[in-house]
Amino acid sequence: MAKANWYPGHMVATQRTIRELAPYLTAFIEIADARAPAISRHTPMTRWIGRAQRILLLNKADLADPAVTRAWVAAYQKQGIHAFAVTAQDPKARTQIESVISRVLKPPYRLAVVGVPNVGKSTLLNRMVGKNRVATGAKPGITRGPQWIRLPGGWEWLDLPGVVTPGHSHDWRLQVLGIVPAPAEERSQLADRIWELTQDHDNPSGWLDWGKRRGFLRTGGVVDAQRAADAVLLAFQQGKLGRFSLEEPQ
Ligand SMILES: Nc1nc2c(ncn2[C@@H]2O[C@H](COP(=O)(O)OP(=O)(O)OP(=O)(O)O)[C@@H](O)[C@H]2O)c(=O)[nH]1
Repeated sequence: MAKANWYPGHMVATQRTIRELAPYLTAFIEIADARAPAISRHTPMTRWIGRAQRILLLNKADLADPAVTRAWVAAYQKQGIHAFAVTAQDPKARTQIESVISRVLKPPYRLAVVGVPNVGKSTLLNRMVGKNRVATGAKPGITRGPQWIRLPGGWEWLDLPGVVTPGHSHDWRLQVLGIVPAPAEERSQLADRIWELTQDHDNPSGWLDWGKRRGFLRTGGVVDAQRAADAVLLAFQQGKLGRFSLEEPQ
């Protein structure tokens, strides 16, 4: 995705782009993280999209609790939002998404992918365009420069910059999901939360032993808490600790 910026000027520019694009587009394809589908949406952006058509894709469904994701999809559908759970990393996602789009919308399909950083916009675009033309990465804001991608059959995809809701940027869930950077001094606390959620309520610091067993040690055989905490965060982000949702519909 195009590089995410954090300053207000960028927000204004994105807002202007979205408003200018809206009449030309068939729909916005809004991507959220299935593990936290409300907080990972960009609230101002949902307003900028306004009355333009939108399809909300809850991506990384492979990492979320399937029952909770079903509840989210049902809750959004009930609000009249076309919401679907997807796993952009799965090769079958392309057929699934094309079928969803053609069920909801009429051609021509001029679509812009929008969403906060790291929710899988580039992965999804790559899946849809069939070639690795958009750089992806685990760090928020990895790619630069918006671009149109035109495909046979009248499909046009636009890659827009990642944006984030500044008001939520300290939310631990966004940090755990890699949507905003986790400050170094808070990573042990985040590891505690992850451990409590995924492994052991009675011993939230159990990740220190886990890290020790994995060889994250300092001189003298003491566990390197910083490296162990980083490893826990990464393991959670990659689904290695299991499938968990961080938010449930009200
Ligand atoms: N498990 C899983 N991982 C995914 C999925 N989609 C994307 N990812 C991973 O999530 C990370 C971020 O994906 P990107 O496609 O770079 O996300 P983005 O929204 O374009 O990110 P920005 O460039 O920061 O805006 C990468 O490590 C992807 O491999 C998915 O459906 N499942």
